Amino acid sequence: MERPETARFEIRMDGLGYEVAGRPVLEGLELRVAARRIGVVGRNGSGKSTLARILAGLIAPTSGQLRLGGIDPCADRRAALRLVGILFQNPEHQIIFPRVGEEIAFGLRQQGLGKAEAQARVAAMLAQFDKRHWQDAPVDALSQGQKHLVCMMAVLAMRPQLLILDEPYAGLDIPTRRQLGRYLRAAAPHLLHISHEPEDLADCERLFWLDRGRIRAEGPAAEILPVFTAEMDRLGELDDIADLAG
Ligand SMILES: Nc1ncnc2c1ncn2[C@@H]1O[C@H](COP(=O)(O)OP(=O)(O)OP(=O)(O)O)[C@@H](O)[C@H]1O
Repeated sequence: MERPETARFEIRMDGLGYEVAGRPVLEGLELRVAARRIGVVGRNGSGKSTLARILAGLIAPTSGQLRLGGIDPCADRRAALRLVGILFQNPEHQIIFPRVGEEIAFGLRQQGLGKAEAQARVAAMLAQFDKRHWQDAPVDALSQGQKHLVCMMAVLAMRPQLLILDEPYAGLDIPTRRQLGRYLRAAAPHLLHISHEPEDLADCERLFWLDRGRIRAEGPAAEILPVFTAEMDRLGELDDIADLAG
């Protein structure tokens, strides 16, 4: 029998919402998507990172339901660790261990791999990126771009079905951004990329525009991005910064 996650992998949200202290951050999200490349675009504070955390099973929605390949990632943490990987904007929010090898091994051990198997997978991942010498290197001594690479290796080693990119290119120079971007695009069967940069999302098959916690529009990137960009240009001309007040 086919395991649920190897069947057609659908992200499904039914009335999904998230509230903090009575204030809605996400509201009534209805979504069905099985595309290989999915984009989420939205302004600062529109709820993108909150959505990423819910998808990765790190926080639970306060209303409605989420299913990834039929699984609730918050209720079934073991399945979530097997299915979903996430890369954050800031590697400092991701890295826990002082040395590169330990950091990459951690997720694998969480997935239930034995010590030897995890070590072999770490060695293979370091070798793939020509970084065998990083095994015992202190993470603190690495540059920001190198820390991003450590996070990427850690998440790729876990072989997720769905890889969530929560603006992981912020603060990277153009070549690093493009090089990591190329790897990441081919890294998992399904990629959900969150960004406020239209350029990052141009080749998404399905794009969701998140606006103040709601889906404002959805469709092919070629259709949604020009409308989003025009709206961002329009807002940029205004002097009102009340949206940043929180
Ligand atoms: N735990 C929390 N406590 C208080 N407010 C929160 C919490 N989580 C999210 N919020 C608020 O919800 C809103 C959406 O935040 P979120 O980080 O999801 O937005 P975002 O679209 O990722 O923003 P950015 O592009 O700036 O990273 C913000 O106003 C934020 O302050």
